[in-house]
Amino acid sequence: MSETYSYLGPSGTFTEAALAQVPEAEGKDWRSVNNVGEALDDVVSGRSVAAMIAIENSIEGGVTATLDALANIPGLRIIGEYLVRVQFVLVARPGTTLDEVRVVNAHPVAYAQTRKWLDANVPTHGHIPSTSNVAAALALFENDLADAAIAPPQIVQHHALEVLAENIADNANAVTRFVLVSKSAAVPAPTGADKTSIIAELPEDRAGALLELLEQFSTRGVNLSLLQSRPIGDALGRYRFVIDADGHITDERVADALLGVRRFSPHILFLGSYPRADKAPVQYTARYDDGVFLEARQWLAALIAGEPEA
Ligand SMILES: O=C(O)C(=O)C[C@]1(C(=O)O)C=C[C@@H](O)C=C1
Repeated sequence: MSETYSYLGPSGTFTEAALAQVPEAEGKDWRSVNNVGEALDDVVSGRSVAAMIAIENSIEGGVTATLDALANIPGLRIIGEYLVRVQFVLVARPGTTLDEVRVVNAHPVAYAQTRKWLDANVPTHGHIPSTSNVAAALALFENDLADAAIAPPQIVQHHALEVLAENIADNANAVTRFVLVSKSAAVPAPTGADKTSIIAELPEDRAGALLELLEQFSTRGVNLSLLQSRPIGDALGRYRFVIDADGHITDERVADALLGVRRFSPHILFLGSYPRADKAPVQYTARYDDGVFLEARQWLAALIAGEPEA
């Protein structure tokens, strides 16, 4: 059986563009799904070897459906990170003019990224959420509930739609970050430009608990690139934290920080260590180098063995 990769479809989504960056997926079966849960379920059930899912947008922030699914579905690993520049156009059935637009189909994350433009140019619009950017546009052919859709610019190359407005994103440089997720597997070897993702809960509701969580990283010289709280869901005011740390789990400072979180947090989930999309080498101060940790451990072993101190 050929290997299958799941992605949010239909064909033409930014998620598909992210999957196109994965050399291992080239020439394999690509399965278009309707939501993140379905994509991850494909991985859990073994229907697909991996799924590409959006995790963060530079304007809208964390994709909550993804962060919550990763927290709640056991046995998954992030094995890669990919960036896609996102741009949007407003499209409609041929013949529609902008002043006729009352209702807009849009994926919620795309909608959030184009709100300023919509508020300025279609101030009284209503919004129908879609499962993806391409699905938003294709729904215009299936029913007339909406007059226009927010879609990727390439949509008009494949479908008979008219562009009513270009570059409608609130930030022309918006980027969405995607991750490739597989079943739990051994972590790939470090590249020197890696990221480690975890989700951790705080021990109890007390002053300084979050600070203590963050100290696990700061005292080992580990920089964080993402800290996002998500409600655990069982009671008001209870949160878990999604954390991206610079470095690889086999880096001594990262491993030591994770051990610290493990001792402190009632629930820690390791999501993976994987190469950063921007390939930027991890920066850290020399005193947190692997060699310094190893030397300290050797010193301890020597003390225990009764060797005289150098
Ligand atoms: O991949 C697509 O095109 C999508 O519709 C999904 C998605 C997302 O899930 O965040 C991806 C990127 C954009 O920022 C908006 C929507």
